[in-house]
This record gives sequence, C-alpha cells and structure tokens, in this order.
Amino acid sequence: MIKGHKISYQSQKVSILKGVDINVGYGEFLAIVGPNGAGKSSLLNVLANEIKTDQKQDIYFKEKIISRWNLEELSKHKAKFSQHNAQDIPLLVKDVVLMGRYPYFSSQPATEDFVVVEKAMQKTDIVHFQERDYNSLSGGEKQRVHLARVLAQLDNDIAHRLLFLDEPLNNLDIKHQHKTLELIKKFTKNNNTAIVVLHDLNLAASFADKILLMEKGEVLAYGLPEEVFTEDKISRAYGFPCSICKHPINESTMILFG
Ligand SMILES: Nc1ncnc2c1ncn2[C@@H]1O[C@H](COP(=O)(O)OP(=O)(O)OP(=O)(O)O)[C@@H](O)[C@H]1O
Repeated sequence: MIKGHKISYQSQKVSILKGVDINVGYGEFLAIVGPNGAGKSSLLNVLANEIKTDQKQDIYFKEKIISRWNLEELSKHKAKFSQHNAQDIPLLVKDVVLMGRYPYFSSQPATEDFVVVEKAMQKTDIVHFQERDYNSLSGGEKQRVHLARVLAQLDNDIAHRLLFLDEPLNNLDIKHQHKTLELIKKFTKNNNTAIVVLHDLNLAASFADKILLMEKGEVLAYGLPEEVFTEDKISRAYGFPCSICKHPINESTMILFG
C-alpha cells in the first residue's frame, strides 16, 4: 500500500529522520509510537506527501511514486488528520465536515455529499452540535469534527484507501478514545489501511496490528505488539521502567509503568 526505503529528513541542519524503512500493507492498522521528538509526525508528513525527504527518496503509494499522483485523485485515496488542525474556523460544525467533500464537487454539494456528511457525524457522535459554530467547541469536540471530516473525505467506492492520523486521541475522553479506535479498526477491516501516531501504548497494543517504535529519528523496533512491547525496548525508548503482562480480559499485551 505504502512504502519507503531509507527515508531521511533534515530541517535547519537538524537530522529528524535517519534511514527509516517502512512498508505498510492493505488492511493494516499500524501504530507509530515513541517519545516526544522521536520523529513520528515528521514520518507521517513525509508519507503523506506533505514534506520532501533529503535525497528525494521515493515514497510509493499503490506502487506509484506518491509525488507523481494527481493531487485531486490522491485526496480520494488518502486523507490525513493532523494534530495541528486549525483551531479557528469561522464555520458551522456541519460545514467543517462538508470540507471533506470538497474533492467531490465543484460549486454545489450533491445530495450524496450531505448523506455522507450526516453518516460521518453520526459515527463520531457530533450530530447534536452540527449547527453550532465550530469555534465554540471544546478541544475534544473539535477533534471529533476533524475525524468526521476525514471519514467523509474517504467515503467512496475506491478499493484500498489510506488514513493517516496524528494523535487522534488528544483531548478525547475514555469513551471517545475507544470509539475512535474502533472506527479506525472498522475502516481497516475493509482492506483499507490506517497509520496512526499514538501516545497510549496500551491502546496501541489493543487495537493496532503492527507497531513501529521510533526513537531519535530511527526505527527502534517494528512488528506485532507483543514483539515490540518488551520491557527492554520500551525502557530503552522512553527511559522509564515498565513491566509487561497480559490484559485480563482481552489478553492483549499490557504495559504497567513505574
Ligand atoms: N522545522 C523544524 N526545524 C527544526 N527541528 C524540527 C523541525 N520540525 C521538527 N523538528 C524537530 O524534529 C524532531 C521530531 O519532531 P516530530 O514532531 O516529528 O516528533 P514527534 O515524535 O511527532 O513528537 P511529539 O510526540 O512530541 O509530537 C523534534 O525534536 C522537533 O523539535
């Protein structure tokens, strides 16, 4: 679905990504984890064609170099939810979600676009405040509006769509954290792919198929949650002690810190 080899990226002479290899398949839920400043958002931006790598290492999306895609076409195949989503948008909530449909119409949205927007608002539990000014929402409510917007953007019949999400759980309460991860998981069940930057390692272990653990611009470990989340690797990456056990109910890998 998307792959890159020896991806390197520098900004203002600071080396941010150092030879990262990545290859994410159809239907995969990949969580990118790692301490602050590890390069997670930078990697996501490179993969999403938002920043260029140093030696112009090519990122392949569906076997074609991503920078060679027609941007309008690409926006129907992949969408990105950013941790730096605009905080100030002078629009009603439902119109922010409708922004996700801009690639689909030129002047006026069609009935189909409104149907998709309504569906996305239901999934993200924001229907009840759709008529409010976006700027009046709380941080977590704004996050859910942007999640609805990217879901609306990728609501089409194209096979193998790709969703990038940079810290989508920020500001969300427990219920909405789980609902959001369940939505992402459901999206990947249809052979779509999600690459998600997460800080909560236990949620990453419960929901993701694969984990990419980054440290100082490099990949420290990549694999199944139980392969990556070991005491040694986590303590090394985060400089913080932890113990590993099994979740008593769903048996996923569980990390206890301290
Ligand atoms: N334009 C820039 N100029 C200089 N340094 C930068 C620039 N952009 C990012 N960096 C640095 O690159 C490193 C990686 O940043 P990045 O945002 O990718 O990390 P991250 O793993 O997503 O961190 P966090 O968990 O804190 O969001 C950080 O040390 C950051 O300060």
